[in-house]
Amino acid sequence: MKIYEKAPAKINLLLDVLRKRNDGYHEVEMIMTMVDLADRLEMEELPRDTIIISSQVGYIPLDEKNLAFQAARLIKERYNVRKGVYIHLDKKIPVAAGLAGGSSDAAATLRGLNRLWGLGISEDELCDLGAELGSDVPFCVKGGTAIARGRGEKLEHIAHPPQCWVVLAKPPINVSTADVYGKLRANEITQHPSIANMRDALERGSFQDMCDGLGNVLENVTLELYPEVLQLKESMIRLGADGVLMSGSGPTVFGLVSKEAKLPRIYNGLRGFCKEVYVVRMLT
Ligand SMILES: C[C@](O)(CO)[C@H](O)COP(=O)(O)OP(=O)(O)OC[C@H]1O[C@@H](n2ccc(N)nc2=O)[C@H](O)[C@@H]1O
Ligand SMILES: Nc1ncnc2c1ncn2[C@@H]1O[C@H](COP(=O)(O)OP(=O)(O)OP(=O)(O)O)[C@@H](O)[C@H]1O
Repeated sequence: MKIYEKAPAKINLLLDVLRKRNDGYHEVEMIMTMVDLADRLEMEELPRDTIIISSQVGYIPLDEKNLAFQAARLIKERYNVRKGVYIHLDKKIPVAAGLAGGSSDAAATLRGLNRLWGLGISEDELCDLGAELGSDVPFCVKGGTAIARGRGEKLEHIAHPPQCWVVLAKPPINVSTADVYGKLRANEITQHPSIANMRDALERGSFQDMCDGLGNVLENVTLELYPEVLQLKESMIRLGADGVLMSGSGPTVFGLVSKEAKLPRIYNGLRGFCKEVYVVRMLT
């Protein structure tokens, strides 16, 4: 039997860091939501007790470094499953982009294997397993729109953003999340974006207030390391996007756009100097 799972990309409408913790992670407050750009996973049981990963792209690891592999190994060990699985990753989400591609693949693997092997694991338990794999994985297990606290694993679901277009542009650089957090001086952050204002904007369905409330304290670090990300932000604003922000630790920049008629100018303008541009919808 073959089963399929979609693994959508996430964007951070807001990312605030409260402090550095003793365990090396940072205490965060984020508002995350999913967009309609997704990897597609195909899973099939194997007679042998083994995990095999394949993908149509050649630039991701297919061994135990792959987060889908780690998710399958974790669920097998924890629930004592002696069966094997073949997982094909049809990658559509750009890699190392700040869009949680690997985390979403891990989450989709947990959901999929729970179904494939009839394990009856609750969604909350899947989130706990996900937290062992990465800070973004619990959110990717549940999806929706949520405030994430702790190191990202404590979730509170809130109202979805008002429907709009999302233009994603990824410059051709690789950004390490650990490196960006490592260079952040959490105690020197002077401007914290307001979770309360953004939550309120979403509850009222106000597109304008959502755009005005966007904020990500990791931008300061990534923009200093990679000036091309700042250039990309400025271009998106100049081309007419209503709200613009870097997602996660970057380097992807997203632009929120309410009017479809604005899209060709933004898309074509960005494509002039950035190869990876996607126009998608919020996943609500
Ligand atoms: C930047 C975001 O993607 C925003 O959603 C997340 O905060 C990071 O999520 P992630 O990539 O799943 O992160 P993890 O794989 O758990 O951690 C990667 C590295 O980022 C740093 N890290 C991550 C999360 C966090 N709250 N504090 C941190 O300092 C740690 O150095 C860690 O070693
Ligand atoms: N299934 C996977 N898909 C993509 N990359 C993966 C996967 N598994 C492991 N990786 C590795 O993880 C690294 C980060 O990739 P990923 O696309 O998850 O980053 P990201 O979008 O920046 O994540 P986040 O937003 O959670 O920080 C890549 O360099 C890649 O080698």
